[in-house]
Amino acid sequence: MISNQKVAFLGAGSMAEAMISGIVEAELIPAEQIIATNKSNEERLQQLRNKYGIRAMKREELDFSSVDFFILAMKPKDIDEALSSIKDKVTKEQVILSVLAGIPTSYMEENLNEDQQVIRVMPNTSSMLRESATALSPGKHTSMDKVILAKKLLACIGEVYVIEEDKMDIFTGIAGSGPAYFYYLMEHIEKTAKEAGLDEEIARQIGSQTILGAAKMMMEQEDTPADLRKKVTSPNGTTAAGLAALEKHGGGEAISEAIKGAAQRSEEISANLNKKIVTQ
Ligand SMILES: NC(=O)C1=CN([C@@H]2O[C@H](COP(=O)(O)OP(=O)(O)OC[C@H]3O[C@@H](n4cnc5c(N)ncnc54)[C@H](OP(=O)(O)O)[C@@H]3O)[C@@H](O)[C@H]2O)C=CC1
Ligand SMILES: O=C(O)[C@@H]1CCC=N1
Repeated sequence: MISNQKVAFLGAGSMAEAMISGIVEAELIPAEQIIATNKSNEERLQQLRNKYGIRAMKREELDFSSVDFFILAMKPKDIDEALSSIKDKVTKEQVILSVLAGIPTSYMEENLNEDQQVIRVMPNTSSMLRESATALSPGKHTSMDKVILAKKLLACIGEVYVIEEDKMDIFTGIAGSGPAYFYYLMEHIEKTAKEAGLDEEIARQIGSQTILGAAKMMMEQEDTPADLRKKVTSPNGTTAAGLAALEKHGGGEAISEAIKGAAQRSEEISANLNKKIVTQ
């Protein structure tokens, strides 16, 4: 049952906070059963206690034996130190979830105890509002009942997709990094609006509602994105002119290259692990 699970975050940064926010808001797990830890930043820990009512402590103060799910949320460059620091403190009955981009379940299994249950997870910061698109890929020792519990835990932060681990890189490119592409789009909408004399705040409201509406149309209507686009595009109208400019300036290619670039970076992080190259 998810409500009696104790969850400890190893890492208390942006991603950890977004997940904590969604899990606390879901009210399936009491806040006192959620623990955030980091290496040294007490101010950050106090901020999380005050904001979410969770427990927060330096990682050396954590009672590892009381935890059911550990969520690794440090940077990929810190993975080796993190795995070595927990290896002798976790048991194979406990589950290690990792949200670290590019870190395969096999790498965690190789660097933890035999038969350790691990799950690779890729959420995004929309977890803050329980609107994440989150992928999970279980390791080879993870039991089905733990996968089911992990799915229930991650359902607190949004939609959950169980995928083959070889699709995790492209998932990261689309959904893990994806929110940033839309924020980038909005930055340019606001810039263009300002140049046309429209207040940036109004532009943000208009642009956000337009993106939200389009997203809901794609989620709730049967039409494909191409069909929905054609329904907007009157012959020789404003949209046709806008789309022609997008094509002329490489808009479609830019989006594809952004996703592929992020996915390739995820692959590179994995590849560098075995070469022990510290990259970020
Ligand atoms: N940001 C995002 O949108 C997403 C991020 N991710 C992944 O989440 C991870 C964290 O990203 P983000 O939150 O942006 O990074 P941050 O730098 O914001 O947070 C990293 C945190 O990890 C802590 N830390 C480092 N090493 C350890 C350790 N061994 N034990 C405990 N805590 C540790 C740091 O604490 P201290 O300050 O004390 O060093 C810090 O609180 C990354 O691996 C990233 O790939 C995944 C999906 C989306
Ligand atoms: O930029 C990063 O590496 C992290 C992982 C996915 C989103 N943010």
